[in-house]
Amino acid sequence: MTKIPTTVITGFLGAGKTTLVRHLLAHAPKGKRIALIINEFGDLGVDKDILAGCGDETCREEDMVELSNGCICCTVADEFIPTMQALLARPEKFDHIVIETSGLALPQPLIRAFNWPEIKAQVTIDGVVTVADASALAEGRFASDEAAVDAQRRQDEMLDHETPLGELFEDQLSVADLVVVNKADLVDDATLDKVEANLRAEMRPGVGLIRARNGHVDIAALLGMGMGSEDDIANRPSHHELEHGDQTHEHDDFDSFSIRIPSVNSKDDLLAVIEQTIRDHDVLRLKGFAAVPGAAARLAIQAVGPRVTAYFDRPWKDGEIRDTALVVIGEQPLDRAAITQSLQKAAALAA
Ligand SMILES: Nc1nc2c(ncn2[C@@H]2O[C@H](COP(=O)(O)OP(=O)(O)OP(=O)(O)O)[C@@H](O)[C@H]2O)c(=O)[nH]1
Repeated sequence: MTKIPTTVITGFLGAGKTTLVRHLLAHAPKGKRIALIINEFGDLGVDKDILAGCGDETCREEDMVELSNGCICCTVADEFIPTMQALLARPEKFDHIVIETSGLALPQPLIRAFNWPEIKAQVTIDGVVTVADASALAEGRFASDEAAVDAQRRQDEMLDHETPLGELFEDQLSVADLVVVNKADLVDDATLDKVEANLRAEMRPGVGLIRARNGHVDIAALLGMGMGSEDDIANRPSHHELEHGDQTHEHDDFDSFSIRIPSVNSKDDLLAVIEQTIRDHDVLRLKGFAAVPGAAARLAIQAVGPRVTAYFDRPWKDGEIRDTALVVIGEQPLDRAAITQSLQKAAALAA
């Protein structure tokens, strides 16, 4: 029996995984049927909503499965394996499976799961693609706080071994069969060279590295790698597993929650409030959708660190509840009450 190739896409919060998946689905050969497993935070389903809205024939909405507990590595037995079994049991056959992990997921347990007898005979990992955010790395966002105030040291220690962020990112890099250095448009060439040199120090020898803007990577490089990565897991060590053992994947270092704002004052107010909240509370990632007064379309909001962007992604549907819902992700301790209070400042004064 030919095994179904599976591409695992990992990479830190906001690096551009969903953007890359979007590109992959849009450019996959016509007639190929792709199943997509999306692992994200909370029940808002932001990534699935963005991808489902694209209407690509290669991946229909019914072929997308969402695992919303934020950490696919913690729920291999309870969620991932049953999800795979259900996909494999469907009467329609898939040509390829794509898994987008959440930005905080450790990829190693997921890769190891491909050796579980429940699925091993039917699927294999085609390749692990790790998306890196060139601008976040250049800004030293994986370095320690101490390094953050020291520009020179920040350049040299983009991947600090001692921070939870640094460790997690190194785990994501060490499993890669291909590293995509995304957001190349946000940094100059000299900085990009520096970022790449730092990344290569953490990658396994021989692994390819591609620069990209908005996840635009040649589809031939993404699909058909034929790596069988699950057979090579011993060569892809995990800091987290080595230090904390196989059994604990609680990700105590990070927290996430969702908030709803019934009605916002204006788009500008909302974005200003979000930006200020992120700065005041060191929020790592914030995303969601907003209803702004006078707009017939939904406002998609994306914030990666202090960089906040927003665009109207589609008209509101008839009967759809028009409100503002955001997912907030950050390092522990995340002061949920204070962050909620701060974001609620965007609520309409009359509300
Ligand atoms: N300037 C620039 N922005 C980008 C690029 N790629 C992605 N983005 C933006 O970065 C933000 C995050 O992109 P996503 O694709 O959602 O990132 P992600 O890795 O899926 O995020 P999580 O799933 O939340 O971890 C969005 O606003 C994207 O439009 C790029 O190459 N250049």
